[in-house]
Amino acid sequence: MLFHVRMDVSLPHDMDPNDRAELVRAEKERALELQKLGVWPHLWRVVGQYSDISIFDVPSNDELHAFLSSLPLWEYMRVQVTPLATHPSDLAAQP
Ligand SMILES: O=C(O)CC1=CCC(=O)O1
Repeated sequence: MLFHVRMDVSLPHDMDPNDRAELVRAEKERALELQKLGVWPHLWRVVGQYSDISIFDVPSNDELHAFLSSLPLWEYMRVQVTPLATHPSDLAAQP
């Protein structure tokens, strides 16, 4: 199942810079891990915002939730999920 996921990150302004750097490092490590597993095939930055837009490819809603909530920045993100279905006019879906 494919999901469009938008993550808006909001870190506290008074967060210790070392704690912030460690969180961002750990987030990147986990993101690369999930990409290598094939469950996170696309990841883009939203221009001008501390936000990203991704495509996740996972078997179920529950597994998507487990992957998203495993992210180190989870408690600092607002996450919007849109489940995707095949469009009948998609060239790739033509017989
Ligand atoms: O920087 C972000 O948008 C949050 C994030 C998601 C994966 C990652 O490495 O950083």
